[in-house]
Order: sequence, then structure tokens, then C-alpha cells
Amino acid sequence: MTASSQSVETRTFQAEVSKLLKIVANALYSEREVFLRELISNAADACDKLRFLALSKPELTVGDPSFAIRLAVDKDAGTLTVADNGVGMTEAELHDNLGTIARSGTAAFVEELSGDSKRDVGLIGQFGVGFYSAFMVADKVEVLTRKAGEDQAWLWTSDGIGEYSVEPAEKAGRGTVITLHLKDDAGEFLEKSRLQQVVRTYSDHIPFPVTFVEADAEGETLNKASALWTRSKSEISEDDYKEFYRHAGHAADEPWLTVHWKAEGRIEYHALLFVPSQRPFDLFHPERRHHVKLYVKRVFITDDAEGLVPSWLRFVKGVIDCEDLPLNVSREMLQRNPVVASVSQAVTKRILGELKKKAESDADAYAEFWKSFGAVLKEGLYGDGLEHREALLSLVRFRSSARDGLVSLADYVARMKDGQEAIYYIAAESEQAAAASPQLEGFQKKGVEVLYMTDPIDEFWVQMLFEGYDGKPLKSITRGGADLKSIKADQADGEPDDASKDEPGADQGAVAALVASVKLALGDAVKDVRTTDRLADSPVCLIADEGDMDMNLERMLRQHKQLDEAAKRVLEVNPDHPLIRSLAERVKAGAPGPAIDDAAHLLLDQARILEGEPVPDAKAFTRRLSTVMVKGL
Ligand SMILES: Nc1ncnc2c1ncn2[C@@H]1O[C@H](COP(=O)(O)OP(=O)(O)OP(=O)(O)O)[C@@H](O)[C@H]1O
Repeated sequence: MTASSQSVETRTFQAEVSKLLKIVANALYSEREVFLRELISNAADACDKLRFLALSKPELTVGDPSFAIRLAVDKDAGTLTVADNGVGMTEAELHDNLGTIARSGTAAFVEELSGDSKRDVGLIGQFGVGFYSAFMVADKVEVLTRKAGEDQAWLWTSDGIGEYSVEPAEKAGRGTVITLHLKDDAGEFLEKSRLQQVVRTYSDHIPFPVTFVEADAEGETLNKASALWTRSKSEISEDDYKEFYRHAGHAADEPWLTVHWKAEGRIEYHALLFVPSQRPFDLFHPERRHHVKLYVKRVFITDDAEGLVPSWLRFVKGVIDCEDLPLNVSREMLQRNPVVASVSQAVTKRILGELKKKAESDADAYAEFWKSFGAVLKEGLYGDGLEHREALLSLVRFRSSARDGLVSLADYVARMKDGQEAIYYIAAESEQAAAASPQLEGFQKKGVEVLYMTDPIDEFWVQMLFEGYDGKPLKSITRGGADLKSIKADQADGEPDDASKDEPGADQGAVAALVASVKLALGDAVKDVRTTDRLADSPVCLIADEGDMDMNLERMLRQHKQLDEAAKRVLEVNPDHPLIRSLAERVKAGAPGPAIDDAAHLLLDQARILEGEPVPDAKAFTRRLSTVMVKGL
């Protein structure tokens, strides 16, 4: 059929469309390549629709059963065509779809338009405007379309200014051919390599082949044409997953964990997510984001969707493909989008659940994971992970004073002694430093387990855990009183409870007098001096007072110049240590003031050395030590 001039119907665009097109046409910005994403996505939707219709009406696809999207260029004419053999459109549909704005996303976008062209052009980049984005690169667009099952084809034409026309036309098969008469500055889209690059970026996993057809040559497929995540798990081999992980995650290692599921119900999405086996080098870079790509209905949207995955799961890689988001969702919209928030919640829960399963089924493998990513996961315990706190607490692992391997909080609680009310921990720079701490001695002697907290982040989340774990507070053994007396040691645990009773008991009065003298001698250098039961082999140690900042944290902050002045420490003395006892006897016997003074300072310096801290007055320390040695020798 040939179009006669009478049958050409010209209409004006809906006012909003005109407004939109004015801005689109003037859009000169780097992201205008997204027009191709939009057109390919429409073409894929049209194929999807027909594929579905053909389930009940197989005659619709007879003679042409496989779907494809074809790109072709005519360099002489300066045209790019995007053709599909999808469902096509009737005349009425052409008017409805390509003359008005039906999509709520675009309508919202138009509402946002301010009239300030600079700002508005920026907005387009974020929204994408579906079919109309063709006018970013073309000054004339033709849509030749024939609805599947009908004979009549229609041609829609517009230069994007005010009006469009629709007329009857001829077309060999079903589907739609969109011809873009490219603007002079859009010649890049006549190049196969450029088209290929755009297709690979945005449409690799469109489940239909996107081919590039040159002249009469056989077409070349530009995309992978398979959205692995939409296939059923039973069809996918381990190797398929690995290959996808490497390709999509730009990874060289193997996935440590692969989680693939489809969520149905209120919100539908596919997720194919991986936990790497190796820690990425930039895991702790401040700008490091998660590596989960967001797709909407098989179309790539962004790999930078804020809020899709919490920052403490930033090691997770993969794809989330959501059915319930508009394709033109902007970055700003994603941030506060309730669909994204729900998906994020569900995905987080699922990942934590899978980690738990793995922790329970294969502790060794989990230990490997923990080594690489434990410190990141713990960020969730003090940041935005409140609602996942319980799950996270079941996943944290520690080295401890009682076991070689990793210990969970549940393990710890199960091993708590009679009368033990708190979960004890020590924060230190390293496991070795923790194990060598004098403050640990009394706990070890009683067989009371102490967790080693050696990640800088530990100090922060532990403080936020007001409700403790399983009703038990977490208590630092380098801060506040120890009070080990109320805890009953098992017979099996090393020395019996009252080991010191074998020896003559320390003279309590003498020790009290020593404590008073030391306090007097040290004056302002310490906050307090007192006896403790947290020591066994060492005569003294330093601790932070109950309300003060814990020792390790303070050290860390000072190292990073975040803290100028250290809080004063409490010097604790071990009343059962021979040195303390004999000093106490001397004090009782009326030892001279200068000797007590030297002894007091030497005790404090010893405690500092045990803490790995510098002795502030090395000269005075040497003099005192020499005096004492001369006397002793
Ligand atoms: N190649 C095509 N084949 C059949 N129908 C099409 C084609 N391209 C566009 N359409 C129709 O035109 C409508 C408008 O397209 P447009 O790209 O502006 O928005 P949309 O595709 O509905 O939105 P979104 O891209 O967010 O899903 C589509 O919904 C579809 O009905």
C-alpha cells in the first residue's frame, strides 16, 4: 500500500512532550549514548510482549519464530536504524505511545523541568526519557511499524518540533524499524565500534541478540544476549557462574560464595550475587562502593546505586535485576526509592543468612572469609546496620585467650564460668599484643576466656552494643575494675581458685600502706593507685578508669593525631607479687621516703613498658634503676 497525501495525519505533540523535546533536542552532553539503550530496551520489550502473546496465539510468530534486534547504518544517508521483530504498534497505539507521555517516570521528570536549560539537560542524563531520547542525536525520526497479526503498517515521522505525522505504509514483516537521521555532531553512532561499545555497556544481557548488519553482509551479534540470572539454577553450571563472575565482576579470583535467587511476590527481582575469595585491594578506600549492578527488566541501569547494598557489604559483587522499577529511574530517585529500600533489605538479609549457613557448615572456609572481610562486616554493627545487628552478631568471630581457632559470641557464652556476668575482651593492636597483656593474667589463671579485638573498628561497635549479647554486657579488661572474685574457676582450669593461699598471705595493712605511699609519690602522674586481682605474674599494670576512654582506643587516636592529651591512667598493683609484698614490708618497716619514691616511679614505668608505651623520662628511669641495682647487687 502506498501512502496518499490525504491519509497523512499530522498532530501536535501533547504540551509536555513538546516541552521535553525542546530540551532533549538541545542536549549536548556526554551521556547521550543512552538513547541507544532506550531504543534497544523498547525493542526488547516489544519482543518480550510478543513472546508472551504467542504462548496463546502461536500463529503470531509463524514463519519468524526467533526474536532479534538489528542495528544498521547508512553512512551516505547518515542514518542509524534500530529494528525489531517484536509486537509492533497499531495506528492508535502510535498516537498513544509516541505523541503523549504515558509513563509516570517521564511525567515526573517533566514536572521537574525548570526552564533553566543547563540544569534541565543535566536532568535528562539522570532520567533517560525513553523513545524521545532519540531526538538527542537525530533531527528527524521515522518509526515504521506493523503490529503482529495485522497486514497494515504505519509510518510515524517527526523532526521533534511541535508536530508528528502518521500515515499508512508498507512493511514486510511484523515489528518496528526506527530510523534516526543523525545530527551532524552525532556521526560517531555510524561507527560499528562505537555502537558495539554502547551495546556492551548497557545491553549485554538483553535476552535477545542485538546484531549489527552492514550492507547485505551477515549480521554480527554485539551482545551476549543472555541474562544468566534470569535462567533457572538447574540450567546453570558451576563454570557458567564462574565465567559470569569474572566477566561481570571484572574479577580474576573465584567466587567464595554464589547466591542466586528469584524473589516473587510484592516486589519481584532476580539476584545473582557473589562474595569474592580474595580481598580487593581497595576495600578500605574511602571512595570504595559496592559492586552490585542494578538492572531493570534486563536493562543495565547503574553500577553505583546508592542504598542498594549497605556499605558494610561492599565486597559483594553481582547483579540485581528488578521488575518493579521504571527504566528511567534516576540516581536521585534510587536513593529514596521504596522499592530499592525493600530490595536492599531483603538482599542484605539473604546474604547474611547465606553467610551464616556457610559459617555453620564449613568453619574453615568461613575463617578464610572472615580474614578477608570480617572487619568490613563489623562496620554494620555501629553504622546503619541496626536492623541486622542480631544476624551480624551471629557472624562475628574472634581470636581468644582460650582457643586456637576463631570463636563466636555464642561459643563464648556457652563456655562462660559460673558467676561470670560479662563477656570479657581486650582491644589491642595485634593478637600477640593482646596475648602478652598483663591485664589478661588473672583471667587466664582462672580459665576465664577473653576475646581479642584487634581491628580498629572493634572499639567503636563494642561501645554501641549497649544491650550486650544474649543479655551479657561486653567488658574491656583494660578498663574499670576486674572483680574476678565472684567468678568460680573450674577444677580443670589451671590453678585452683585460691592458689595464693599456699603462700603466706599478703599483709593487707602493709599493702594498703604501700598503695597510699605510691599514690603520694606519683601525685598527678596517675589517676589512682589500687590493688587488683587481674594480675598474676606481673607486679603492676595500667588500666583506664571506668568512665574513661579505653587504653587501646586512646593509643590509636593519639597515633592518628586525633587526640592531644591522654587521660590519666589507674596504676594497679598485684598484692600477691613478691615485689609488691616486699615493698609493702619495707613501707611497713618505715623505709626512707626517697627509696619509696624511686620504687613508685619504677613501678609506673614498668607498667608503661608492659603496655608498650615509651617511658617519658628515660634519664630518671635509668638513674632509679641503677640505684636499685647497686643496692641489690
Ligand atoms: N520498538 C517498539 N515496539 C513496540 N512498541 C514500542 C516500541 N518502542 C516504543 N514502543 C511503545 O511506545 C511506548 C513509549 O515508549 P517509551 O520508550 O517512551 O516509554 P516506555 O518504554 O513505556 O517506558 P520505559 O522505557 O520506562 O519502560 C512504549 O511503552 C511502547 O508501548
